Amino acid sequence: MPSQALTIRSVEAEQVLDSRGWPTISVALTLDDGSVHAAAAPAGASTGAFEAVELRDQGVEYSGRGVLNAVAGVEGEIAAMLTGTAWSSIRDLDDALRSLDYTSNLSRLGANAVVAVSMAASRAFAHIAGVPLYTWIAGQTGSQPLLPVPHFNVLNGGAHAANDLDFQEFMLAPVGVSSEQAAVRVGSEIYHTLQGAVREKFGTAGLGDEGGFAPALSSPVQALDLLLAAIVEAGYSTEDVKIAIDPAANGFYLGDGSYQVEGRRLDRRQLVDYYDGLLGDYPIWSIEDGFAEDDFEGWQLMYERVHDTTQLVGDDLYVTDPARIRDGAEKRYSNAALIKVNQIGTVSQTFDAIATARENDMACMVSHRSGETMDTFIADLVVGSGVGQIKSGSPARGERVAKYNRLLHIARREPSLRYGLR
Ligand SMILES: C=C(OP(=O)(O)O)C(=O)O
Ligand SMILES: [Mg+2]
Repeated sequence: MPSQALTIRSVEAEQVLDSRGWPTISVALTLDDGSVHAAAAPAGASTGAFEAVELRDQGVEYSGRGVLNAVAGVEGEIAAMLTGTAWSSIRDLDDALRSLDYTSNLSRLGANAVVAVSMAASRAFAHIAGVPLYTWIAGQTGSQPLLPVPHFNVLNGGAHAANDLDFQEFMLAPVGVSSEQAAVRVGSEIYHTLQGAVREKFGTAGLGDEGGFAPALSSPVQALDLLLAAIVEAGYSTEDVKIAIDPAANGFYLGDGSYQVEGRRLDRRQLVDYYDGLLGDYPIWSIEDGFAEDDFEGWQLMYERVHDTTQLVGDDLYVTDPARIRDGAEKRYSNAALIKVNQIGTVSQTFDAIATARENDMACMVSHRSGETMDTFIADLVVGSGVGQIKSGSPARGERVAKYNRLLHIARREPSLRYGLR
C-alpha cells in the first residue's frame, strides 16, 4: 500500500530548558489536517568528539551561537523548505535537511534543530499512517517490536556528578524478570533501598544529572558493593538483576594508552585486567565506553578478552554513525552499539545505525542524554526497533520517568509483546 504524503502547513520552534536547566529547542509541525506534532532535542554532557554539532549556549545566554540561532533556522530556512513540498518518506525529509545544512556534522543549522524536526516529522508520519509511533518505527526498520530491558542508572559519577567517582554510570538491568512492569518495579524497589543505604552511610542522597545518587564515593568497587548490597537487601537475586556500567573512559583517559582510576595510572592492559577483575567479582553483564573513543587498541584488547561473555558497548566510540559502527565490527572493537538519535542528527540515519549493527551481529542499546526533556521518542524507538535494551537514567526523576512510563503504557496496550533482550 503506497504511503500517504506528508504536507506541513506551518513550523514553530521555541527555546525551552532541558533537565539541567540549559536552553534547548522544541519544534512543532502543524499538518494540513490541523494536527500538531512536536519534539524536543536532548543534550549530552560527556559528548563524543565525532558527534553531530549542536548550536548550543554555554549557560543561559539568550544570544550568540546558541539555541536561539537554532530556533531562527527552524522557523526560517527549514520551515520554508518543509512547507513547500509533499514529503513521501522520513528519509527524503531527513536527506533534504542534511542537504540544506550542507556541513558534514550539521553545525550550520545545528544538530539540535535538525533532530527535533526529524523526530517531530516521524511523529507526523506515524499520524498520517494512523498507527502509534512504535508501530511506524517497526515498519520503517522492518523489526519485530520488543519490550526492552530498562537500565536504571542509580549511582552517578564522572561528568554527571560532583563526586570523585571516575566511572560515570552504574545501572540496574532486570534481565531475568518476565515483564516490563516487573522490571520497572525492580528498578523502583532497589532504587529506594539504595536511597536508604546512601542516606545512612553518607548522610545525604544528592543526585547526579541522570537522577542516580551521587554520594562521595571515590572508587568503582565501593559503588558496586553498595549496588550489590541494595539488590540483595531489596530481595532480588543476581539472576533477576544484573549490573551494567558506563565508565565513559574519555573522562579519565590520560592519553598514550593510559587511564587514571582510583588515583592510579593504569595502562590499557592493566585496565583490561581491572575490568576483568570486576567481571569476576560482580554480576556485570555490560560495559559501555570502557576505553577512550580513540584508544582502538584498548577496545581490541578488551574485546579479545571478554566478548564471549560480556556485552561491550560503543557510545563515544561510534556516535550512532553507521560507518563507524561498521568499522568497529570489522576491527572487533565491540559487540554492541549505543544508539542516541541526536549524536547522528536524524531519525533515518539512526535507523541505518541500528540496521548496520544488526547486519554485523552487534546488539544495540537505545539511550537518553544526560540533559533531557519530557520527550518520550526513545521509548517508542526502542520498542519499534526491537533492540531489547534502553537506558534512561534513574526511576525517580520526571524527564527519565517519562520514558519508563511510556514503556509501561505501551506494555499495557500491547500485552502480546515479548519482554527481554533481543
Ligand atoms: C548518556 C550519556 O551521557 P551524555 O548524554 O552526557 O553523553 C552517556 O555517556 O552514555
Ligand atoms: Mg556513554
